[in-house]
Amino acid sequence: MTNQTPIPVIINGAAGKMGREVIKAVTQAPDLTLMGAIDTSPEHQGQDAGELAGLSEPLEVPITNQLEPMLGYVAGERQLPPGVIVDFTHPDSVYDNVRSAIAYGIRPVVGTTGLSSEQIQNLADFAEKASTGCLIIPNFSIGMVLLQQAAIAASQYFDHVEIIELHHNQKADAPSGTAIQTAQLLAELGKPFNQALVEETEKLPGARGSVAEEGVRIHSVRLPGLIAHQEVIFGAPGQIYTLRHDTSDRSCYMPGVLLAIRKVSQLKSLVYGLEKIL
Ligand SMILES: NC(=O)C1=CN([C@@H]2O[C@H](COP(=O)(O)OP(=O)(O)OC[C@H]3O[C@@H](n4cnc5c(N)ncnc54)[C@H](OP(=O)(O)O)[C@@H]3O)[C@@H](O)[C@H]2O)C=CC1
Ligand SMILES: O=C(O)C1=N[C@H](C(=O)O)C[C@H](O)C1
Repeated sequence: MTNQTPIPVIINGAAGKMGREVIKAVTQAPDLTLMGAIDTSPEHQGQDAGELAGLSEPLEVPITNQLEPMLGYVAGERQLPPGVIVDFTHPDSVYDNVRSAIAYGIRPVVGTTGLSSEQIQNLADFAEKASTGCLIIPNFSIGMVLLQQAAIAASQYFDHVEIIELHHNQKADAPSGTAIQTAQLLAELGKPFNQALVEETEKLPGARGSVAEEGVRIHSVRLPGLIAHQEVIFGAPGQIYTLRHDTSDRSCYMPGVLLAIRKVSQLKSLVYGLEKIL
C-alpha cells in the first residue's frame, strides 16, 4: 500500500446499472477518490451517490447533470493527480462526453459502446493532439479477453465463423461493442470468412445476421433474464468449435475498470481494448 494522493474520479452515468457498480468499486479502492457523479436522469438529481449505490454510509457526493462544471472543478484541483472520468452513459452522448473531458485534461475511461469507427478515430486524433490518455474498452471482463484470444487462435484454422451475442433487453445498441471488437480481431488475420457455397435468400430481412469485416457474421439476441453473453462458433467439415462467455453479475467488470482508471494517466493517446493494458 502506498500513501500517494488518490486519483480523483468522476463517474458519468452514475445512476445506471454500471455506474452504481463503479461507485462501489471506486469507493472501496484506497488509491481512488470519488469526486463527482454525473447522470442526466431527472429522478436522481441531488441524490447521494453512496445511497444510490446501496452503500451503508452516504458519500456526500450528490448526483448532478452538470458535466462541464464538474470537469472544470476537478481540472482545477492542481494539488491532485490528473482526474479520470469513467463513462457508462449512452451511445448517443458518449462521443461529446469524451471530447469535453479531453478538452479539460480529464482522462476518459470509456465503457459505453456504440461509437462508430469514424468517431473512435476522431477521438484518437483529438487525444493525440492533446497528448491525453483515453481508454475505450468494449468489455472490461477478463473472461472476454481470454475468449477473444482463443478465437484469434482458432481463426487461423477455421474459415467459417459466426458470433452470437445475447443481452438484456434494455440495451440500446446492436450489435454489442464486444461482438464488433471480436469480429475486428478475427478480421485482422486478413482472410475472408464464410464464403457461401450456395446463393442465399433471406426470406425475412436480417435472418442471417449482420456481416462485419471479412465476412464475419454477428447475430444479436435481446431478452429479459439475460445480462451479457457471447458465443463464437467455428465450423469446418465434421466439427464445430464453440467458445462462450457468460456474465452473471456486473461486478465482473470492476477489476478491469479499476485497472483502466489506474493506467489511463500513464498514456498520451487513445488505446482501444482491455487486452492492450493487461
Ligand atoms: N465496456 C463494458 O465492459 C460494458 C459496457 N457497457 C455499456 O455501458 C453503457 C451503459 O450501460 P448500463 O449501465 O447498462 O446502462 P444504464 O441505462 O443502466 O445506465 C446509463 C445511465 O446513464 C444515464 N445517461 C444517459 N445519457 C446520459 C448523459 N448524456 N450524461 C449522463 N448520464 C446519462 C442514464 O440515464 P437515463 O436512464 O435517465 O437515460 C442512466 O442512468 C452501455 O453502452 C453498455 O453497452 C455495459 C456493461 C459493460
Ligand atoms: O450493455 C451491456 O450490458 C454490455 N455492453 C457491452 C457491449 O456492448 O459489448 C459489454 C457487455 O457485453 C455488456
